[in-house]
Amino acid sequence: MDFMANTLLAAGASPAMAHCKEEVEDFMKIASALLVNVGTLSPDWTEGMRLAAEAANALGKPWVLDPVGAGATPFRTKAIMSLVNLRPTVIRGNASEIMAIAGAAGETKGVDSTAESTDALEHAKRLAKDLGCIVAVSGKIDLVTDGDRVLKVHNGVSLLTSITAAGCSVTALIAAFVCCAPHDEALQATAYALAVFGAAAEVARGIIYEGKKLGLGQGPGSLRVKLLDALHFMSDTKDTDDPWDETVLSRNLYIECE
Ligand SMILES: Nc1ncnc2c1ncn2[C@@H]1O[C@H](COP(=O)(O)OP(=O)(O)O)[C@@H](O)[C@H]1O
Ligand SMILES: Cc1ncsc1CCOP(=O)(O)O
Ligand SMILES: [Mg+2]
Repeated sequence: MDFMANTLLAAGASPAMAHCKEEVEDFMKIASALLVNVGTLSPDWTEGMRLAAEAANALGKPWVLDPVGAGATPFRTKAIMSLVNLRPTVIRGNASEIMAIAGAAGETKGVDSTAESTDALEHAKRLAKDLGCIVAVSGKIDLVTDGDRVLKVHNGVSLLTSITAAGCSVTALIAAFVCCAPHDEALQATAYALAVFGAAAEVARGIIYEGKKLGLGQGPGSLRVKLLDALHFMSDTKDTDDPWDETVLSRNLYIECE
């Protein structure tokens, strides 16, 4: 939750974390979008998530589901499937999670993926078509589909898999991007969120690498911090004298249409 909220703040959004079933509907009245992340699930939170999703639907506001750990336990999978049936605007998961939601039996080791994003593409397309939503499968290459079109996002660094909540945070960013985009451009907004997050990670890793050359060897902990810095400077480009601007803005967003 900490890293998700900080990612959103760094990108210029205004997060509010809430799970309590007594207040989620009121929060939805003031929110522009909803992110439902089932990370640390409990029966009470499950009820709060359902009420929040129903409120978003009733208000016509976009909502995004992160099916953390789908397939890991029957309790979790059942809770996730009830949320899926409420028809999120976007579902973003890793390959194992998307395959579990699509009913494709696979090995699971919890919240991390045991498969490549490309293994889940056909499942993601079918899921998107059946639900009428956008499905994003993250991994080395992120795949985003509405069932017909497929966008492939090539940004990102493998060190992201060594920090917890990287996936959660990119899903949060998707919610922020989707609510700023026209209703029929959720596919593109999702791909852009993944590309921007990946590009920020590339910048962060570059800075860590420079530090290493100077004898300041750094790993995942530094990536987490520098990633927030990179996102912040990417969103605040007004100060053109800032040396970060050049570094950050020199990153390309690699989005390929299939
Ligand atoms: N091997 C990789 N190379 C580059 N980027 C990656 C790699 N694996 C994951 N990512 C990026 O890390 C972020 C989190 O994705 P992922 O690890 O699939 O999610 P989760 O944390 O939910 O399992 C995404 O932005 C994704 O593009
Ligand atoms: C480790 C862990 N356990 C329950 S939720 C969670 C975080 C998962 O985050 P991500 O899917 O972004 O790695
Ligand atoms: Mg995840």
